[in-house]
Amino acid sequence: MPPQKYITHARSSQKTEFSMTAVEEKFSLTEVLSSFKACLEKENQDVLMDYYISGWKGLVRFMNSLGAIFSFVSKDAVSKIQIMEAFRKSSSGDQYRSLQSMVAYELKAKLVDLNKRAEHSNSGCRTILRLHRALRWLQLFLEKLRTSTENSKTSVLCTEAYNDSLANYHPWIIRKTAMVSFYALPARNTFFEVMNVGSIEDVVTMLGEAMPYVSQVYDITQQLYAQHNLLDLP
Ligand SMILES: CCCCCCCCCCCCC/C=C/[C@@H](O)[C@H](COP(=O)(O)O)NC(=O)CCCCCCCCCCCCCCC
Repeated sequence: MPPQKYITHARSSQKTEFSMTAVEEKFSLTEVLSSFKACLEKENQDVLMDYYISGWKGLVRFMNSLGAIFSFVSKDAVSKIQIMEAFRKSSSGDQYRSLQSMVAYELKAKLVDLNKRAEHSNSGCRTILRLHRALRWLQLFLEKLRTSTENSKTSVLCTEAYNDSLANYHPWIIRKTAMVSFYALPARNTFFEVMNVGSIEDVVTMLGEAMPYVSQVYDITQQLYAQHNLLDLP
C-alpha cells in the first residue's frame, strides 16, 4: 500500500450533524472517503454503522453541491440514512453498532421481511442493502474517474458505472430518470475541482489511497449478506 498522504483516520474529526438546507462550508471528498476507512474495526473487520452513515451523509452533501437535479437521488439516500439513524437512536441502538451485529440481531428477532415487504418493510438489513448497492456504483464511478483522460465525459463514466451496478435493481422509470440526470453532471475538470482536494494529480493520488477502503467495506458487506442469503431482500 502507498504511503498515506491524504487519508487519515476520521474518527476524531467526524461531523455528525446533518442538514440539507444549511449553508454548507467547503469540504473535501478526502474526509468523506476517510469515513469508510474509519468504518473498519481493527480487531475483527466489523463495519461500524456510525462511520458508514457518516460516509453516506458526506456523499449526499457532495451530491447536493452538484445541483438540484440530483435531489430525487439525494432524497432517497437521506430517507435511508434517517431510517438507520432512527434504529441507532432507538432502545435497541446497541444492536446496530455494526452491520454484522445488525444482521445477527434482526435475523434472530425476525425483524426482516425476507420474501415480500410486509410488517418489517424498512428493516435495517434491506435499507443497508440499498446503500450497499449504491456503494458499488460509487466504487465503479470513482475508479473510472480516477483512470479517465482529459477527453472522458463524466456522463458516460457515470452511465457505465450505473449500468453495471444499480441499474440492475431499478425499474424502467427510475433508470430513465437517472440516465437523463447524468447529462447534467459537470465536466471532468469541474468534477475534480468540486472534490476540493487539489490538482487533478492530487485527486488521482487521493482516490488511489482511499478507494481500497471503500472496496474493503463493500466486499465485507457483500460477503456478510451472501452468507445470510440477504442479497435479494425485497
Ligand atoms: C454524482 C451524481 C450522482 C449520481 C447518482 C447515481 C445513482 C443514481 C441512482 C438513482 C436512484 C434514484 C432514486 C430512487 C431510488 C430507489 O428507488 C432505490 C430503491 O429503494 P427502495 O427499494 O426503497 O424503493 N434506491 C436506491 O437504489 C438507493 C439509491 C441511493 C443513491 C445514492 C447515490 C449517492 C451518490 C453519491 C454521489 C457522490 C458523488 C461524489 C463524487 C464526487
